[in-house]
Amino acid sequence: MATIAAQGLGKSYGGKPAVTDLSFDVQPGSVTGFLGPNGAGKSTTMRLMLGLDNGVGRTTFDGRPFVELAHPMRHVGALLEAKPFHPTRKARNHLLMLAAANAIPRARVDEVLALVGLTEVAKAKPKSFSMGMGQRLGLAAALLGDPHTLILDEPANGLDPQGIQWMRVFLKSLAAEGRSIFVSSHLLSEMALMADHLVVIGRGRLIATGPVAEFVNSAQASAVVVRTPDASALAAALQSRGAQVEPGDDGTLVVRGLTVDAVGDLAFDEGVRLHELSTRVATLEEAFLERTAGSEEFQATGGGAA
Ligand SMILES: Nc1ncnc2c1ncn2[C@@H]1O[C@H](COP(=O)(O)OP(=O)(O)OP(=O)(O)O)[C@@H](O)[C@H]1O
Repeated sequence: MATIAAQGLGKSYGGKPAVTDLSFDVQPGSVTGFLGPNGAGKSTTMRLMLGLDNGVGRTTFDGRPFVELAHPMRHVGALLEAKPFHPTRKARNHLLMLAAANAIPRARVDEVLALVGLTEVAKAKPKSFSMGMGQRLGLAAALLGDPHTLILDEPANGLDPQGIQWMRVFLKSLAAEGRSIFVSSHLLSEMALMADHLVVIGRGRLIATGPVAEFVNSAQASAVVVRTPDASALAAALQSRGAQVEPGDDGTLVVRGLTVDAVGDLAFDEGVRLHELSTRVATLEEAFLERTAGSEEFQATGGGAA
C-alpha cells in the first residue's frame, strides 16, 4: 500500500484553479520529488494534503486522512513555507512546547536539535536565525515525532552548498530507513541526486509521475547517438523499425524510439559498420523544461535561450 495516496485534489482561489484533479502516490523507502514551475500549485497541494486548506479531494496516510490520525506528529512531519515558530521563543523551548503538546518525550528535543545541527544555537531565538537555520529548525520540528512520512516544501531554501548536501544525505538516509519523503524543490540538479521518484505538475495538473530514470529517458533530449560510414542504410533500417532518426553533429545519427541495444543489434543484422554507439541521457533540467514548456504561470519576455 502507498504510504501517501492523494486522490482528486483540487482548489481554486477566487474562481481561478490552483490545483485540479490531482492524484498521485508516494511510496515508502523513497524520496519523491515534487516539481513544477512557479505558481504550479505545489504549496497548495501540500497544504491540501494536510487538510490545512479547504478544497476537494482526499489524501490518506497509511489509509487514513491526516485529521483522523490519533498522533499526527508521530505519523507525518511537515515543513511548509510559512515559518511556524515564534520569533522570540528560544529554539529549544519552541520544540519543548511542541513536544509537550504532542506527548513526545523531552529527550527527543535534544535529539532532533543534534540531528539538524542546531545544538549550539538551541538557546538562541529564531529571529536571530539565518533562513537556512530557520529551515533546520522547521525540519527539527517535523522530525520530533519520529514520523514515517515527511512532507517538505522547499526545505533547501536558504541553505548554503554544504547545507544542501547535508539535507540530501539526511533525507536519503531517512528514506533508506523505510520512510516516505515527499519534497518540493526548484533545485533540479539537487533533485536529480536525491529523488527516486517524481511527481511533476504544471498549472495545477499532473504532468508526470514515476521513477526519475523513466522521466529523463522519455525526454526528447535523451537519444542513442550512432556514427557510421553507412548512415543512409542504417537510417532507413532504423526508420523501418519505427525509430525517429535525425542527423546529429559530425555526421552522427540521433535515434529516438529504440534502445541502444536494439540499435546495435539492428546494425549488426544489416551488416552496417559502426564507429560509435552511445547514449545521451537528458538532464533532469532538460526533461523538466521540455515537459513543463507552456505550463509556466509566469513567463518573462527578457532572456530566453542563448
Ligand atoms: N492564498 C492565496 N490566495 C490567492 N491565490 C493563491 C493563494 N495561494 C496560492 N495562490 C495561487 O495559486 C497558484 C498556486 O500557488 P502555489 O503557491 O501553490 O504554487 P507553487 O507551485 O508552490 O509556487 P512556487 O514554486 O512559486 O512556490 C498560484 O497561481 C498562486 O498565485
